[in-house]
Amino acid sequence: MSFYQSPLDVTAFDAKFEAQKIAFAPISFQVARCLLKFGILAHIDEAGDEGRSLEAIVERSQLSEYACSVLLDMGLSMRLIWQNDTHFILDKIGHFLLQDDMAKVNLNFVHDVCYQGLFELESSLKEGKPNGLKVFGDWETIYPTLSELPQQVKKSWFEFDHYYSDHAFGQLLPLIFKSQPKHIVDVGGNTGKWALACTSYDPDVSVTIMDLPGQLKVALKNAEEKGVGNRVAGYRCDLLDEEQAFFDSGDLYWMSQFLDCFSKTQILSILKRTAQSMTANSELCILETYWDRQPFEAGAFCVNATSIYFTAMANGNSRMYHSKDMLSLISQAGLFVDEDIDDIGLGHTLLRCKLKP
Ligand SMILES: C[S@@+](CC[C@H](N)C(=O)[O-])C[C@H]1O[C@@H](n2cnc3c(N)ncnc32)[C@H](O)[C@@H]1O
Repeated sequence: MSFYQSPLDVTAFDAKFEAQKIAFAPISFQVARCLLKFGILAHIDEAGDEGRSLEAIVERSQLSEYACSVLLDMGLSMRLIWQNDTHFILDKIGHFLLQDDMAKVNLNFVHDVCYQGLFELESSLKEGKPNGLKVFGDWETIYPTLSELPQQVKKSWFEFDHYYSDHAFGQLLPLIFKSQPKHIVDVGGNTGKWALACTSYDPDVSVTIMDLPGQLKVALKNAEEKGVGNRVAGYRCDLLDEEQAFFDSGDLYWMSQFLDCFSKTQILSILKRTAQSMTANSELCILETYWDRQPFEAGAFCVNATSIYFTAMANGNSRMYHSKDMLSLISQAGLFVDEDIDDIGLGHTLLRCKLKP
């Protein structure tokens, strides 16, 4: 990790400006979202180097001159756009906000899932509960009720989740099928995307998805629709309940973006139960984004920000981990890491684990 190891090299003058950016960050966020939402950045982009006048922007956006001008002025201050006499021209940051898929997915996730609830971060931190989740319902954690979230919230949640795992799948399939698994157990398999990727990659493999009932219903419907209902099975479970039996005849256990949904104590319990279900020939593959394993500082920023979603919205006690924490839990559960591969997809790490001899 080449970042966070020394003080930031910045003048006091610039640091003071950065502090103001933080103080006004929610305002900047909403302004950027509205500039996108009302099509203003796209309209400016279409004009290229010539740019657009305020009048043209008002006419197209159907907002008042007042509304457009406050957004544009703040857009200048955020360096999304620049001004050439009377015309506004898209600047580089505005370009990426407009064109970069990752920025779009992250922004929608923060707005739809996190924004309102984040007001409760302070109490969530004190109580260890996702108090922000109250904006959607009176639930203890987000997971059992994922499928009941309001439509737009659900859409942004799934797009965020899938964006990161989807980018990793292509690279992962040959790695995973190297060991020729016949039966994969996808723990926390969600809507079945990985199960479907596996069944289309290998015509002989079967997959059992372990998940909560709401997610399993969607996953099994998706498998039926793709014509692989006979090779994708569901195993209903709440992995927080240690009394519930763990699925035990898989030769490859798969946990993708799953263990970050739990506290360290809960992870240890899940890993121990997984280990008890494994044989000397089976393996456990853990795919996660660790903030210390990100190739770039931008990745660590996004991963650490995502931890705060877990604190205020998801369950109040989980997070994106430092890889050392996960390695220690794996060892405590009686497993060892046979292969440790970084830079998969968008900053994922794959840990292939086996039972300690
Ligand atoms: C962040 S999603 C990961 C989805 C998928 N594996 C991927 O890589 O995109 C976490 C999954 O874990 C499941 N999950 C969370 N808590 C659970 C629990 N207590 N028991 C079983 N599954 C749980 C959720 O329902 C969800 O499908």
